[in-house]
Amino acid sequence: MKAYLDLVKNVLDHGVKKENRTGTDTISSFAESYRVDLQKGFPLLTTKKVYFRSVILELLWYLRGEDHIRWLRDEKDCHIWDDWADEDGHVGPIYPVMWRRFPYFEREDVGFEGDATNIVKTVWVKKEFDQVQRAIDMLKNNPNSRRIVVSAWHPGLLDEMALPPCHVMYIFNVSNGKLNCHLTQRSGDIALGIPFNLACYSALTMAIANEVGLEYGEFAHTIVDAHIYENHVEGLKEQLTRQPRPLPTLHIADKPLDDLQYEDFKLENYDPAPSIKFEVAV
Ligand SMILES: Nc1nc(=O)c2c([nH]1)NC[C@@H]1CN(c3ccc(C(=O)N[C@@H](CCC(=O)O)C(=O)O)cc3)CN21
Ligand SMILES: O=c1ccn([C@H]2C[C@H](O)[C@@H](COP(=O)(O)O)O2)c(=O)[nH]1
Repeated sequence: MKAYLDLVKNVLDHGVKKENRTGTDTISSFAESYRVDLQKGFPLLTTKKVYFRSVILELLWYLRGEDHIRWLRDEKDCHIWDDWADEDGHVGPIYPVMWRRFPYFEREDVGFEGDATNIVKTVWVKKEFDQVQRAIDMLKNNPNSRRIVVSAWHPGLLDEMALPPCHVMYIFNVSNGKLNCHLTQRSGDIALGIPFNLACYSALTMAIANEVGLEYGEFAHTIVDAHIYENHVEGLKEQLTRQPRPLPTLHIADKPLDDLQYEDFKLENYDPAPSIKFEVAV
């Protein structure tokens, strides 16, 4: 995938050295962006093996709305989020909760029966909002809307989260009967996180396009702090020497989003170069 290799090159060529909370310095570049056409194949890197199973399980986990990783870690034996969870598997109200159960308050006016003064008291009742379902409903009923936004950023809950959301907001956009998705990411680990994020949101966009009856459009990604950890430079330079191969194809079963399981995602013709081991900075 040329778009990814160009991103790696840009960060290596124009990035600056930065210290950060993990103790492993990065080469970092401000506001990198790229886009891929989902009709030209499924954007899973071919210059190294990307663990497709983990990508899809992470997506299905986001859609479950839970504040723990027990399904991902214990039932599905996928360990990419283990380092951020406590012993019970709790990670706090991160993506799954924000996507499916975004907490908010709704106003309720309570009257007092028999009260001659007719005083009405306002109470604020805690509710949960399913942003993904709202996006699907809007794509069905009002596809030209420019307000089809899902946000994972909740300033009041950041301290409860194992990690403040990196992919903070995505917006769906319909043009010419095609579903596009733009993702804004505040912080992106080019070697480890970005290949997962790119494939995860592409699969999400395709699954939602199926459900709402739209063609596949583009996935576009803006990464505000796009960085390469110093211990990832060699592995990425190795990838730059590798020739991209034809992209695989992804077929997703024609089911409502919430019924999808891993077996419903069929990847065909994926023939990547060998995997490259990158250490994750915690
Ligand atoms: N520094 C850092 N980078 C990230 O990409 C990242 C975080 N932290 N914290 C939260 C999540 C967890 N993510 C992760 C964590 C681990 C892998 C990883 O180890 N990937 C390996 C193997 C995957 C597997 O065995 O399934 C890889 O080769 O891609 C990928 C993404 C992405 N995020
Ligand atoms: O989906 C994800 C999740 C995390 N990352 C990376 C980006 C950073 O390297 C770390 C988070 O550290 P912060 O100090 O909170 O920015 O995780 C990613 O690329 N994709």
